[in-house]
Amino acid sequence: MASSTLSSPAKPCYSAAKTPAPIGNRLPTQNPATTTLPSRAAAPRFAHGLSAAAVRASPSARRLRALARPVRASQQQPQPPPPRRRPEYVPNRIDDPNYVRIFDTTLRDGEQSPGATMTSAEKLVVARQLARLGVDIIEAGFPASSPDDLDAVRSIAIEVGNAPLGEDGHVPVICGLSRCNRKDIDAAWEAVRHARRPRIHTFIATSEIHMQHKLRKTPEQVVAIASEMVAYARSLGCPDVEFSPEDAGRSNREFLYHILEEVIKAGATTLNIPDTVGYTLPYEFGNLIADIKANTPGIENAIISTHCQNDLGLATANTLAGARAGARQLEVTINGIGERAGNASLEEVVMAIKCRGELLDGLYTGINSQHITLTSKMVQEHSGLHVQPHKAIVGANAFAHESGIHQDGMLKYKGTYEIISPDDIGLTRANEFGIVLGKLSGRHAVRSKLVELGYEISDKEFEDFFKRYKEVAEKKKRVTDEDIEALLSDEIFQPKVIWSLADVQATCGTLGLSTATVKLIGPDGEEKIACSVGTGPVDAAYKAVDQIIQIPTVLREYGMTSVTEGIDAIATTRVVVTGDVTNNSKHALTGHSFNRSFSGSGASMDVVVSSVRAYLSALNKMCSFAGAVKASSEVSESTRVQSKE
Ligand SMILES: CC(=O)SCCNC(=O)CCNC(=O)[C@H](O)C(C)(C)COP(=O)(O)OP(=O)(O)OC[C@H]1O[C@@H](n2cnc3c(N)ncnc32)[C@H](O)[C@@H]1OP(=O)(O)O
Ligand SMILES: CC(C)C(=O)C(=O)O
Ligand SMILES: [Mg+2]
Repeated sequence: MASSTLSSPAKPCYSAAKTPAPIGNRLPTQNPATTTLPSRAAAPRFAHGLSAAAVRASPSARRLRALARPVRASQQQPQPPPPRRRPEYVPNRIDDPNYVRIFDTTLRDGEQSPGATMTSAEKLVVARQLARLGVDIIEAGFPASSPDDLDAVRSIAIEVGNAPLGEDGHVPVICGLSRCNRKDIDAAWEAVRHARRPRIHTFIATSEIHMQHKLRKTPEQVVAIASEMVAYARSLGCPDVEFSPEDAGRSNREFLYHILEEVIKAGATTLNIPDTVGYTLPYEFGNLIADIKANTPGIENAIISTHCQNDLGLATANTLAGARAGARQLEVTINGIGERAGNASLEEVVMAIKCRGELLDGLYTGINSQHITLTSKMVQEHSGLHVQPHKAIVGANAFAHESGIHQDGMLKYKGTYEIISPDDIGLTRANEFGIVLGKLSGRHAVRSKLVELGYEISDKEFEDFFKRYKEVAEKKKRVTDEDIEALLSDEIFQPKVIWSLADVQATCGTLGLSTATVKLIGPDGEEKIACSVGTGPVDAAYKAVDQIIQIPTVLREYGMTSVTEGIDAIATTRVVVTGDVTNNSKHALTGHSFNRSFSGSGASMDVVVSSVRAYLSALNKMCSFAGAVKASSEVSESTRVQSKE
């Protein structure tokens, strides 16, 4: 087959830099909050009482949003370096010494994770996706383990093993696992032989502990079985046979050199070195691969492979150490699923090579990393094994930034806290900077969120808002856009404060009337407290407010919505009140006098607090209006008196 173009070349990641110069694939960027927006002095102010929607739709808000766009463009990722080609597939040889094959065993070792069994249809879907991802070899199952698995591997061999699904036209090798016995090898061959590039993978344990206690065989017997079975697999017509000395990590070195030499003679094309129980440390595993490379006769006629389990959490590190020491096939699984603590994860290994390839002797893979996110999600879905939020590369938090200092850094230059561009793994973030607002966010991030939502407020307003923001964020896990809008309306778009809420305490339940105590701060700065009973805690609180303010009021409308989901959602309340004749207005057309109504809104995670805020907001509007009416009638009265004189 002709060599094909890879879409995921080496060196795509953000490298460390002292200054934000164009390094790696990070471009220097600007801070939208400080560089492209109009100066704060020139920034438009919102008229009190305008609804948030009205403000957002205003020309100034639209202009701010438009201004934000070029900033985003300037933070876009630079073009990747020119693509490299995947070397033509020859089982026991790779023509480019820097190319490392990715052997995916999600459908075999991954499926050995407790509870991860997939149906044949699911395995086929995942296999297609692995082909799109660009893996070199798909280990599709263990055909002797059940007729179903044989069928699944056969379907994958027939379909995925013959169709160039990857963007570079590459068709993956389809592999089946077998013990070192004829029955297993026959089943594996029956399943994979339909593929354009079939491979049989056979294994037998070589550690003292396994040979003695599990196989109950002598080392000599194990060597004889291994070489006989490799030769048998080749004799079936399979040109590509992989051999694994199971538990190599705990096997005697000399014995390993010996058995590997024998299986090479018998026709093995790939020698996989499993750290079956995840026991080795990275330097040990690297030395193991280097020693095998240096001491196994005939090793130049085979590819050395790694297969690292994750019992000590070292699978990825061990795999990379193996690659550095000369392994040119790496066995991995999507999301690192696999027996017990799992296997080395494909996304970690591939992205480490992509990011740090130059420190790994210029290694590169044929993986199109832009399919990583989708593949990870698909495997989570079908295996039922969901990755933890902080899982490297594919965890929900892997590209999210919650603390203020990090968010500030991200806004100024993404390379400060990200070594990989999310685009590079096909991740589209709701927020371009990966900013998740929470209690650890600082002013830069919160202000930038306001700009993103179309709001530019004065420094004083922002400080008031930020205080409220922190109070809410203390109690909520995540502060959403809707929360921000609700807080903005509550904090910024309020009428002139005449009465403000200091405290409210309510009790309610089935045992009796609800009671509420309210403490307000009046126009003179004095605190006033009142208690009341009511049909519910809100009614009781409103009556307590009425006792303090003492202006005749009728509550016309009351509505509450929860703007976010969950028990810690913010509740927004909207009320409409009317007062007495002092609030009468004249209709502009008819001249008739009508009783004016005043609306108010409030937001809080506590429904009673939210309700009292809304009520006070409406009452403050009414008081301001009444004050204005009174002032204007006093002016006309004095004018009348003066003109009389
Ligand atoms: C490290 C790994 O990931 S190895 C792969 C693990 N995967 C699986 O086990 C796949 C699912 N397994 C199965 O479906 C079943 O175990 C089967 C079909 C493979 C075998 O089932 P059974 O024939 O009932 O045997 P069982 O699993 O109980 O025991 C394994 C036998 O294979 C032998 N055996 C184990 N490994 C090997 C090997 N690599 N080569 C030859 N024989 C082996 C054991 O010594 C034992 O033999 P014994 O019966 O003479 O004592
Ligand atoms: C079958 C072998 C390669 C294996 O999965 C292991 O040793 O972990
Ligand atoms: Mg394994």
